[in-house]
Amino acid sequence: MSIQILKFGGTALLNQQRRSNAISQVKRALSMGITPVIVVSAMGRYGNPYSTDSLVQLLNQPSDANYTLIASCGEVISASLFSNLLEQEGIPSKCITGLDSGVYTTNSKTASSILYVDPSHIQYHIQQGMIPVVAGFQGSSVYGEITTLSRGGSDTTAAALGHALHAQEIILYTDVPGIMTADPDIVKDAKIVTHLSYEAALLLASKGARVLHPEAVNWASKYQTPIKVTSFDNQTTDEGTFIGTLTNPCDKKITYSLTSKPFNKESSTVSIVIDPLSESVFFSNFLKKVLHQNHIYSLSCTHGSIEFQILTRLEKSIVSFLHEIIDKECIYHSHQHPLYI
Ligand SMILES: Nc1ncnc2c1ncn2[C@@H]1O[C@H](COP(=O)(O)OP(=O)(O)O)[C@@H](O)[C@H]1O
Ligand SMILES: N[C@@H](CC(=O)OP(=O)(O)O)C(=O)O
Repeated sequence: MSIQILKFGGTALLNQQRRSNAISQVKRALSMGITPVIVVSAMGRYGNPYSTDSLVQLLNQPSDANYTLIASCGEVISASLFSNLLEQEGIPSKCITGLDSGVYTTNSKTASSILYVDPSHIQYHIQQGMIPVVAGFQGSSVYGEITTLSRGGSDTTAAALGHALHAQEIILYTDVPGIMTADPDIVKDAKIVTHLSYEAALLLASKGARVLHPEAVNWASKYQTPIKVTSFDNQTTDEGTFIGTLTNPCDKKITYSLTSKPFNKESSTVSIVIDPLSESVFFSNFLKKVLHQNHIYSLSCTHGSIEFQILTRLEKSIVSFLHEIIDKECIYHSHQHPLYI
């Protein structure tokens, strides 16, 4: 049996049109003889009624227990609605919460970590001919209490289930075409990165790119399960970013992506992540030269990333500026060196 984990993020479930796109993606998998296991996030973002942020804002100075319970509700609503949509299309399905998904976590209430997954309950429903729709971002403590993962943790649920069910692939459906050379919210002409090694994806996610959770990369890399990050409206799964073991030399093209995250109250860390499996030494030396010519001096330069610490109010403009100069140099050199993207 060929299992694919299809994870739909909050952005991919934002409205009726997107939810119907998501149902089409499930049908596409079924038509290819794949057994899909669905993982859903809470629908939408702050302001949308059932999003995680909207739900937690209902409480005033909540205790950990109250925060966890309300934070878990968005995914439960989503799982039940998604399962109902499948049933309306004549696709038998079973919605599953963190209490019965077999996802066991630590008990740190607001940001638990997955310890292990017992896939037997999900497997039982698959054997009964049901499509499991699992509420992401949650699990159960060993005492049987509901727990929630760190924010963005539905990616981790998807990857941990992928690992436990020996899935052939984990597909993360979101509102961008894939992992880009920078957050497209900041850099409008950011380009798609077609291939990334687990190492680079982990670096990028840990250094702030919210499109992917670092823990998800860790789970996927345990059995080398490939991850695809793609848009909810892509027609085929060929589009998007492939994260996995790079075997084809063409996949090892020089790959970079810019990201940033808060360092303290006033400052942020901006990172240029360069895939350590591509021609990274050559590229980072070249980048350092270009940055130097532009009077930009890095804070630290480690294997796979160059970092700067800057005032938070300058974050977006610095990311845009760095992207512009790196992109310009890459385009210029791509005519001379086939490894440039
Ligand atoms: N390098 C990047 N490539 C693509 N998207 C990025 C990147 N860095 C940050 N993002 C942001 O991540 C968002 C998708 O992640 P998220 O909001 O968690 O979506 P979802 O709800 O689908 O999980 C995009 O809308 C984009 O603004
Ligand atoms: N709903 C949770 C979990 C999650 O992963 O959401 P999303 O897939 O939309 O980033 C959050 O907002 O943190």
